[in-house]
This record gives sequence, C-alpha cells and structure tokens, in this order.
Amino acid sequence: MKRKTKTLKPWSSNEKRDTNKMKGTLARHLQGQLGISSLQHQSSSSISSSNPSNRFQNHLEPVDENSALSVDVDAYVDDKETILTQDFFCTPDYITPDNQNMLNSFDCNKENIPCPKSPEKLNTTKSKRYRQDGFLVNPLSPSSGYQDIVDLAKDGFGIDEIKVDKTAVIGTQKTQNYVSQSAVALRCRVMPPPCIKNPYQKDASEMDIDPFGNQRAKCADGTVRKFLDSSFYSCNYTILQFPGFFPAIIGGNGLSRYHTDFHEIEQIGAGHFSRVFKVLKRIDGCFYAVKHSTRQLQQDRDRRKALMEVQAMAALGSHENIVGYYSAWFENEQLYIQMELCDHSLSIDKASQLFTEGEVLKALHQVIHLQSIIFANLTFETSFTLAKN
Ligand SMILES: Nc1ncnc2c1ncn2[C@@H]1O[C@H](COP(=O)(O)OP(=O)(O)OP(=O)(O)O)[C@@H](O)[C@H]1O
Repeated sequence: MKRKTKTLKPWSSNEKRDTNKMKGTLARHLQGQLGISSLQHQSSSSISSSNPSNRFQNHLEPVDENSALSVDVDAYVDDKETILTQDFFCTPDYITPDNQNMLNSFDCNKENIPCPKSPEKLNTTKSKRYRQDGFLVNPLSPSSGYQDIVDLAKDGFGIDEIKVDKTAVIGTQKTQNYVSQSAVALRCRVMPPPCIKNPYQKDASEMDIDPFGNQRAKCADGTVRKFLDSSFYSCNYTILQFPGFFPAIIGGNGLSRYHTDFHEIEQIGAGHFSRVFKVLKRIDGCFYAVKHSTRQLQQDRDRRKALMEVQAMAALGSHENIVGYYSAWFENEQLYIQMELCDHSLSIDKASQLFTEGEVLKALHQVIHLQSIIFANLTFETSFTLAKN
C-alpha cells in the first residue's frame, strides 16, 4: 500500500511518458549489457501500453518487483546527465571522471616505473629512489584502502589530489560539485589569454638573424600580425588590455598544474617574495627548478608586474650566464616559473666571493649587449655605465 502511494507522483502524463520512454531505452540497454531478464516485462509493458487509461492503470500497479530496478535506472539516468554535462566541457583525458581515473588508469606501481632518462640529464637516480621508498602500495590491491591512498597523497601530492582520491575510494557515491570543479579548472586551463608580444623582445623585423635558433619559445609574431592586420585590435600595447588579463588560475578546489605536472623534491631557495623548489617533471623525467610567489597576486596589476620577470627570461633565451626559462603559469593567484635547475645555489656567498667585479661587469655587459635589456632592479645610471663599459 505504501509503495502504491509512492508511485502516484503528481506528474503530467507527458512527463511520465517521456521518463518511461527513457527508462525503456535504458532498460533495453541494461538488458543487453547485463543480461537482466526481469527488465523484459517492465520495458515491454511501458512501451506497449498505448492506451492512456491502461498506462494510468500501470502507474497504479504495485511496483514491488521492479522497485529496486526502477531506482537503479533513475540513478543511471542521473549518471548519464552528469556525463553529458562533462562532455559539454570537453574534458581532457587526464581529468576524466575521478573514479575512472583511479580505477582504470591510476596505478601507484606506475609511479615506480623509471622515467625515461634524458640524453642530456642523467642524474635522475636520487629521485627514483625517493619515490620507490614512498610508493609501495597498489590502491587496487584488496588490502589497500582509503588510508593508503591518503598516505600516498601526502607524499608530494597536493590537497587537490587527495580530494580526487577520496572521491574515487568512496566509489559510486556522487559528489554534487564534481562537474563544476572540473569545469572551472578546465575553463581556466584551456583558455589562456594570448600574449601577443613580449615587451623585452625586439620586433621581428629588427631580428634578421636569430642567434638562438629554435632553442626557446617565443611570442608568435605571425599571430600578432594577423590580429593587427585584421584592424580589429589597433593596439599599441605589448599585451592586449583585456580586463582581468592574467587570470588567477584555479587552485583550491580545482586541479593544480604544479602537482599534476611536477613531483616536488625539496625547497632549494627562497627570495623576498618567492620560494624555489627542485622538482621532477613527470612527463619527461627531468629535474627543473620551479619558483612561485609566496604572496597572492590578486590584482591584475600585481600579476603584470610579476610577469615582467617571466617575459625578460623568455626574451633572453639561452645563455651560459642566464638561467634557462621553460614556462610560467598562474595558479591559486600565484605565479609559477619553471626554470633550468642550476647545480649550485645561485646565492652569492659573500665570504667566498665567487665572482670578481670584473667578471660580473663582463657578464652583465654581455647580457645587455645581447638583448638590450636593462634590468628593472638596476638604476639607470648603473645600467648606462655598465653598457658603456
Ligand atoms: N634555477 C634555479 N636553480 C637553482 N636554484 C635556484 C634557481 N632559482 C633560484 N634558486 C635559488 O633560490 C634562491 C632565490 O631565488 P631568486 O634569486 O630568484 O629569488 P629573488 O629574486 O631573490 O626573490 P624575489 O623574486 O622574491 O625577489 C636563489 O638564491 C637560489 O638559491
């Protein structure tokens, strides 16, 4: 009697018909997939009852036999909606559904597979040993559980990844905000604003010969010209003046590029407003230094200022006296810079006096002559003197 009342929902006949139709389709699908013979009755009766009064009568019938099945189909429909929403945001592979990530492709043993050694950088032994110590548990083995995964997550992974793992272990329990988190992260990651010209780089027409060949990334001047020729953007600025131009990308509940792409080894330095870490890039197995600002760059102006260092490094390119630059991004309102990892500390030990004044002047002269860049933290007089000398 109680169940009978439950089926008397105040639905319109159209709504009910649509739902039944969907359930019928899904039921047939499930039947095919799972071989559930009991579905036969429900799906066929739903479809064959073309008479409205019969259909209404069917609604009044007890559904005790198929009630559990009915609930399952509802859940399936909900899942389908979630998947469709996800498809809408074009989820890339590495952030496809959490549980799928976890159960199908994430295998902690894979973390132990040695990264392919770079032909140039062969000193990856230390990192591999470190990781082997930390990754002993396969989350897919019967003995592993939530605690194991949390322990793994503590080893260099960020909070974000812990959250992902939690979701996966809970299993089919759905989280309300899964799609929205992915969507936010995706929107921020796949739509970076274009930097159409580096303020520290000479105009393409002035650079007849590129001394660095293809060794470094550059601003796409071809793209710039297309933008300008279209006369849509008549912009004398070096960067398009969009409001909120440099977004304070993700962090918090979103995905972390830093933790996705890099395995943090240790802190190797600290500046006035930054910290520098030795990291292993997961995809190429090489060590890099990643510097990130310690204070949050909430204002667009602050982000532009912080980016000056990045733009200068990118424009300078490869030089024996300049730390190599690879990439930069905003995350959690902080600027991250991926750089070449230097063997020794870059701090000048005052006691040992590594460089003479002449050597420093010579190096600076080379740099200034090379790219006509005057460092922001040098006074005009100093720079002028150095350049002149
Ligand atoms: N690429 C690198 N490889 C190795 N160590 C590095 C690298 N970059 C920075 N460090 C270490 O981190 C320390 C601080 O970095 P850096 O000199 O860039 O900071 P800063 O410019 O003084 O700081 P801020 O930008 O906050 O003013 C350096 O003194 C050095 O020890």
